Amino acid sequence: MNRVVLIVLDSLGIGAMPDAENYGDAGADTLGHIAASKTDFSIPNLIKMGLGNIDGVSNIAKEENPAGSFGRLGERSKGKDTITGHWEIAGLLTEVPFQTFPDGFPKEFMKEFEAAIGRETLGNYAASGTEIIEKLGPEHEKTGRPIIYTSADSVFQIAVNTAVIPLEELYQICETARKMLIGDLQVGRVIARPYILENGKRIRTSDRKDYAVSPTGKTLLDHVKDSGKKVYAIGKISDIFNGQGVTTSVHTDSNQDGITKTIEALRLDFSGLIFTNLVDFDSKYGHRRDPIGYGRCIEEFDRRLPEILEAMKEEDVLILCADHGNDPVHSGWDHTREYVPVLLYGKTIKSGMNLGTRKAYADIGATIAEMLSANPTVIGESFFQLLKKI
Ligand SMILES: O=P(O)(O)O[C@H]1O[C@H](CO)[C@@H](O)[C@H]1O
Ligand SMILES: [Mn+2]
Ligand SMILES: [Mn+2]
Repeated sequence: MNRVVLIVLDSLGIGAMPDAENYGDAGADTLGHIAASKTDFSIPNLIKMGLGNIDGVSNIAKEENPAGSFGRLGERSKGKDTITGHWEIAGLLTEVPFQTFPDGFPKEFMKEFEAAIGRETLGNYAASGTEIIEKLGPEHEKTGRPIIYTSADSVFQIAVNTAVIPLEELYQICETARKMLIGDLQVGRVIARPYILENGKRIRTSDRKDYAVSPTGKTLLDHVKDSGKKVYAIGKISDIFNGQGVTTSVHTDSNQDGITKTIEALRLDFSGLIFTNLVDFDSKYGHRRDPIGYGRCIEEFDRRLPEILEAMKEEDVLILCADHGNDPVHSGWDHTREYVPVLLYGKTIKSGMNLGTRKAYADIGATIAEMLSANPTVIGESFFQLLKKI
């Protein structure tokens, strides 16, 4: 097989995992609760692929003859953040969860950090990104002190108004933080969160940038690259893998842009992996606890699915999945520990195959490695044989 296009619908979980209670997430069901909240929810193309036929999926119609093959995947890693989810999809297990700082970062560290960047800071607690910039924005804009916040994820986030601190300086501040947050303070990601002030409202821009740690071992991306093929990363993917194993990286500013750039990549002629992350589901709706907006965002994706299928070449295989849940009706504003869906479509693989419930997100990476004849991933069991046409 020549090429796989893997699209991560960021945070589109399909129901709580058996251990969800340990994460405070019992009863979570991102897709099921969205479908129940949005009475006119309409996703005919995803239904045609077999989304409603997946084990445990609720409130989505079943298709008699699904065009795709489908399954449900549990997460073997300990965690529910984007990095852990994506690394596992790419065949890497995270056994020790990334360190979180629910009460903020230690005072001594903050002092050293402030000295290093030559500015005092504000915040340093767990918060919703859109709320904290409204709350601390006025003081930040008056004093030039960057806003620091974290969440239930392992993140050190730095929000600034780019009219006060230029984007380039924000990125430098993030690089300083990334270098300093090591050892006991190692976070999964430092994230630049630039915003602008427009008509009295603070709006985050698409110049967000994630500074992740490098993967702890080789991933699917390395194996595909090492086999001489292309790894075409779209959206946050390159940041999530800290560029490791990526041969081309394309920035996006929205889901729509991510879909357009995926279609553009499909039209090019090359072998390898197109790996796209669509983050709006998570950042614009899941964390904002907006089930109707989330539902609309899935509908927008659904409307463009035929365009993606049309752009695929004869031998291309499309795989849709997610990296964790983010149930917009669950308490709080963070991710939820959930199963994720996998949908596969292509002329060279079987349709209508129910892969059942599988133990690891990593089965996706293992399958893709086999499809592309690359070296096998560290963990994960390939289900390619089940999909092979006789
Ligand atoms: O509330 P906002 O700023 O969107 O932040 C969310 O996005 C972060 C990274 O994806 C998560 O850790 C969560 O804090
Ligand atoms: Mn995510
Ligand atoms: Mn998130």
